[in-house]
Amino acid sequence: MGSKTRLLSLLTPIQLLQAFFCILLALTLALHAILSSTSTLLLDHNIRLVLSQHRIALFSLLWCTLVALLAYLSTRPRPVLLLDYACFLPDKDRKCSYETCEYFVRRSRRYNDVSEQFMSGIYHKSGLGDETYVPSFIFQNDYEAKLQSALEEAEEGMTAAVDALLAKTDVPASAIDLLIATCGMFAPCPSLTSLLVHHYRLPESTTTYNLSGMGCSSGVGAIDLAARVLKSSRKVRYALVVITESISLNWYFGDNRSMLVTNCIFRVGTAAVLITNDPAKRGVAKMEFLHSLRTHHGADDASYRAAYQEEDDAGTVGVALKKDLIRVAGQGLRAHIRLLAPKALPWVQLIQYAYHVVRGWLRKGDQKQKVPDFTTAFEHMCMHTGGKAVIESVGRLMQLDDSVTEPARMCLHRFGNTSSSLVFYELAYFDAKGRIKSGDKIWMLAFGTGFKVCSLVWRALRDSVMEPDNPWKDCIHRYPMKTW
Ligand SMILES: CC(C)(COP(=O)(O)OP(=O)(O)OC[C@H]1O[C@@H](n2cnc3c(N)ncnc32)[C@H](O)[C@@H]1OP(=O)(O)O)[C@@H](O)C(=O)NCCC(=O)NCCSC(=O)CC(=O)O
Repeated sequence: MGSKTRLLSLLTPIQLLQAFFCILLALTLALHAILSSTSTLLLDHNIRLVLSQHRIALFSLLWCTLVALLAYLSTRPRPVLLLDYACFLPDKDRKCSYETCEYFVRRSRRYNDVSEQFMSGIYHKSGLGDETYVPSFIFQNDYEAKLQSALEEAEEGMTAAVDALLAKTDVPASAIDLLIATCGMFAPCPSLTSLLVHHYRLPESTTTYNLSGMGCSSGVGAIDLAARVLKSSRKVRYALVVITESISLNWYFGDNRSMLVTNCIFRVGTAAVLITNDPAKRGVAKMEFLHSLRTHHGADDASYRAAYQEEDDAGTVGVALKKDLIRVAGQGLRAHIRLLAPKALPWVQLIQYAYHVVRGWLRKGDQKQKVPDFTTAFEHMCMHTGGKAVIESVGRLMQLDDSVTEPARMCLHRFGNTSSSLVFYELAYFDAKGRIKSGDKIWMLAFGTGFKVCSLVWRALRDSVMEPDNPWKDCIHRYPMKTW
């Protein structure tokens, strides 16, 4: 294939049209420059001559330009705007202090002494505070969760978040064209999207996608999916993304250490996000979607098994968070940011980074490649708060100072690992602190079982403010904590 043909095949139709318009503009400017240098009389004469001699050619050119303009206007990607979001704040009586956890563990009589001590140690080192939320079954006499309590956990969080979101955006449920629900560890039948369609009596035309088993990055992945549909669709106007987790049925009653870690750090949380491609909503939207990146590292055995649902030696099912997860997350993140850098970094940083990459290739022994400074690309970072060790590892790898990881650490302390909704609790932290200014770029970074690393990049369209439904409203004055 010739180089010109190869170049053309690399361009999307939109890019081809953009190139066509650039050439047209350049030709017009050139023509203007030539004509403005000739005298007006001569110009009139020339124009009349051209018009009379090449009438058909000129009409064809005009017609082609009109068709190209119409094609461009009807196929150009639409803006993807985040109208608003809402995070579920469970009732105060669902708060789980260390004492509540310890009491639950003793009362259930399902763990041996060694496991009890192990959980106590992990809980104290986990970075979780005394105000995270657990499912209601923890407080009931029949401590073992049933399907009903898992369904209640999911439905309560999803409907509370969606109600709050629809109320503050003033968008009726019937206007939702696309509904995506995501839940990492619980996949009931009918699906959670069906539950929402039923609850809100959504119209028959609603398109739904239900994502499950995709771990803590599925929220970011779901927004990426919504953005892809919204960018190209003329029919879909509003997309509702509901990001939840239901930990009831995955509470582990056994003595496998890696599975006990899950009990210690996963907590209740849900976020709902309303996205539109209606340009008229730019004035009221919070953020504009800029780009996304999803990388899947599951081809590697260790990455695939780093967070894994399986039976322990006694046949009890649990989700094992292997010790290797931190190494796997670091490895995945390195590969991910290599691909994100060209999309996101400013030129100077990019050139510096490219230089280091090339130098690393040339010196084959130099395996430790420099990590670019992403704080030059984004003003704020919402990093998935998978656990204390995950935050510390990302901070070390990317050489982030404590002020960058502060929202992640505070979020883990206040809400625990709520799975894929966490990045929105972090966004709410920024809003509660009033830190985001119009024009700022925000990077959402999430890790998920599989093992996946997913990024979303947004641009703020207005300054952040604390809204009445912000989940931090009653406690933000206590954060950031001095020690963690
Ligand atoms: C669990 C921790 C809070 C423990 O804190 P520390 O690391 O400071 O403690 P530590 O190293 O002294 O460990 C204390 C004891 O626990 C043991 N230990 C630690 N992690 C373990 C694990 N995953 N499996 C089994 N044992 C483990 C250690 O060997 C040690 O045992 P001994 O005392 O016998 O030597 C931390 O390691 C952590 O945050 N880990 C990351 C949790 C995680 O995987 N999060 C991702 C969730 S998945 C996710 O978010 C994505 C998704 O689900 O999709």
